[in-house]
Amino acid sequence: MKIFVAGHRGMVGGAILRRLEARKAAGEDLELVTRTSSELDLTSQAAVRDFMASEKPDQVILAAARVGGIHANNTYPAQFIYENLMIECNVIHQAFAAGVKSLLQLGSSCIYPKEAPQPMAEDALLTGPLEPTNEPYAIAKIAGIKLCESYNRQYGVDYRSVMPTNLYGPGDNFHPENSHVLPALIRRFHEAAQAGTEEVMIWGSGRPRREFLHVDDMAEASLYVLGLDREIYDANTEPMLSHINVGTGVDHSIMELAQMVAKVTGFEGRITNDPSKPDGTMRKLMNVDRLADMGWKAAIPLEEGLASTYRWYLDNVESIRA
Ligand SMILES: NC(=O)C1=CN([C@@H]2O[C@H](COP(=O)(O)OP(=O)(O)OC[C@H]3O[C@@H](n4cnc5c(N)ncnc54)[C@H](OP(=O)(O)O)[C@@H]3O)[C@@H](O)[C@H]2O)C=CC1
Ligand SMILES: C[C@H]1O[C@H](OP(=O)(O)OP(=O)(O)OC[C@H]2O[C@@H](n3cnc4c(=O)[nH]c(N)nc43)[C@H](O)[C@@H]2O)[C@@H](O)[C@@H](O)C1=O
Repeated sequence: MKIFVAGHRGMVGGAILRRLEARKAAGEDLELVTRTSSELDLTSQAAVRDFMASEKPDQVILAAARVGGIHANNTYPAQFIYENLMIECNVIHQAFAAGVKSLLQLGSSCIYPKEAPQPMAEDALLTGPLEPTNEPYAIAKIAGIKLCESYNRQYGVDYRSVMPTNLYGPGDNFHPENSHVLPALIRRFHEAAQAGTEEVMIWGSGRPRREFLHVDDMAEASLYVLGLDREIYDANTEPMLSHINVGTGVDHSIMELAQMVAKVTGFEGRITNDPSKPDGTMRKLMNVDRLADMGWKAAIPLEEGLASTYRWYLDNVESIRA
C-alpha cells in the first residue's frame, strides 16, 4: 500500500505519519510518500498533476492546508480561501486522474453555521450563515467536502472527509498572533511565568467555549475512518453527507482553558481580558455520536494532553517554528 501523506511536516500530518511509520515498523507493508511544500507546491496544478502521475499512490491523506487561529483567518482571508481551494482542487482532482481510489481529507468544525444548535451534528452543514472571522476558510473547507462527495457520486471513488474540532499537541504552531488559542496561551503564560510578570492578557471576553482534541487522537481517528469497511462507513453516513465530526464531545470556556494553562506553566498572577480582540463563534461543540457509533472515541483527557504538550514545548522551545 503506497500512501501519500500531504502536509507531513504539520501538526496533524506529522502525527499521522508517526502512526503510519510505527505500523510499518511493526511489519505492515506500507510505502509512505511525503513532500515538503518547497518540494511540491500543492497550489500548483501542473506540479500536482506530474507528481500524482509519476507516484501513483494507492491512498492519499490530505492534511496540508493554510491553517491559523482567529487572527490569522481574519487578517489573511484571501490566502486562506485561495490556497485551501487550490490545494483541495489539485489534490482531489489529480488523485482521481491518477487512479487513486481512496482518499481522506481534513476539514474543520468552522464549516458549521455560527448559530448552529449545540452540539453540532453533521447535518447542520449549510443550514445558516457562517462565522465572519473565518468564513473564507470555512467556504474552502465546505468545498473540500463537496468535491469528495461529487467525485464519489460521479466516479464511484471512495473519498472521505473528517471534520476536526480545535486541535493541539506536539508540532503545533506557537506563533504569538497567528496560532490557535491553546498554543498561544502556553507560550504567553510560560514566558510570563519565567519573567515573573504579574498579569497575562487573553483575547476577547474569555466566554467563548471551545472543544480541544489532542492531535494523537486526531491521527488515530483519521486512520480509523480511512480504514473502515465500506459497509460500516455507508451505514453511518447518509447519502450526500460524506463527512464525519471528530472531537471529544466536551468543551471549556477560554477563561477555564487559560486557568488550566496558568496552572500547568506555573503562572500565579492575574488573568485579564483584551476586549478589542474578537471572540469569534461563542460555542462550537461537536456532536460526535456518528463516530462513536462507528466505534471510535477520543482517549486523551485535556489535562493530560495539556501537560504533555507543555513538556513538548519545553523540550523544543529553541527549535519550534515561530
Ligand atoms: N490545528 C487545528 O486546530 C485544526 C486543523 N484542522 C485541519 O487539519 C489539517 C492540518 O492542520 P495542521 O496540521 O494544524 O496545520 P499545520 O499548519 O501544522 O500544517 C500544515 C501543513 O500544510 C503544508 N502546506 C501548506 N501549504 C502548502 C502548499 N501550498 N503545498 C504543500 N504543502 C502545504 C505545510 O507544509 P510544509 O511544512 O512543508 O510547508 C504544513 O506542514 C488542515 O486541513 C487543517 O485545516 C482542522 C481543525 C483544527
Ligand atoms: C480551529 C479553528 O480555529 C479558528 O477559530 P477559533 O476557534 O475561533 O480559533 P482560536 O483558537 O484562534 O480562538 C479561540 C478563542 O480563543 C480566544 N483567544 C484568547 N486568547 C487568544 C490568543 O492568544 N490567541 C488566539 N488565537 N485566540 C485567543 C479567541 O479570541 C477565540 O475566542 C478558525 O479561524 C478556524 O481556523 C478553525 O477552524
